[in-house]
Amino acid sequence: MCAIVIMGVTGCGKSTIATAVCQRTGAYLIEGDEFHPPENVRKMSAGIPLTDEDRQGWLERLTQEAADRLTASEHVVLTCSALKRRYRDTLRNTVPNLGFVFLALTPEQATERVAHRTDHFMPASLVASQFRDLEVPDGEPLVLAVEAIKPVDVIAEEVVAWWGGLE
Ligand SMILES: Nc1ncnc2c1ncn2[C@@H]1O[C@H](COP(=O)(O)OP(=O)(O)O)[C@@H](O)[C@H]1O
Ligand SMILES: O=C(O)[C@H](O)[C@@H](O)[C@H](O)[C@H](O)COP(=O)(O)O
Repeated sequence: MCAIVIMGVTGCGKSTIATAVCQRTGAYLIEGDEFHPPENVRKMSAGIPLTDEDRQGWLERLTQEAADRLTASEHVVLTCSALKRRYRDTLRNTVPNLGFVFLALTPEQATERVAHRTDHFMPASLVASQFRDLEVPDGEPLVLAVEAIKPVDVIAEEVVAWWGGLE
């Protein structure tokens, strides 16, 4: 399995864990936030949740980027909230055997993290809508669920071991 997605609500640690996994594995990092069109970033910055329609083009661009990178036979780690089953299926349909690491935490924990982050457009007021949209990936194939409040190194090692075991 050459690609995994680090998924979950805003503030769960996607970028942090993906970076740590890439440092350990040499995998190529695709940062999902960088593929939002400016309108999406404007909406989120203004505290307006994205709709399915807002996310469609973003997911398509991300999926294409992952597929393109894999053509060069690189190992890829993708950060993407991938909150709903259908979003994950959009990714799976183009990237076969795609693994998902779900970083689980409570709304309170996510709010605390987002409120303290200074270098990001996402306001803490959007945490509630992220949890409303979240469909937990229970029972889906190739999913590792991890407690997002564990130390970064511990989570990263767990992910690397799980990923390595699948190949
Ligand atoms: N396992 C962790 N333990 C403690 N703090 C963390 C952990 N993972 C992430 N953080 C911190 O939480 C905040 C949100 O993490 P980030 O990686 O930006 O999340 P996301 O990409 O999912 O929005 C950052 O300030 C980050 O340093
Ligand atoms: O689908 C969405 O509503 C967005 O992708 C959202 O889930 C994502 O969380 C933001 O882009 C903020 O970025 P962070 O998750 O990195 O805070």
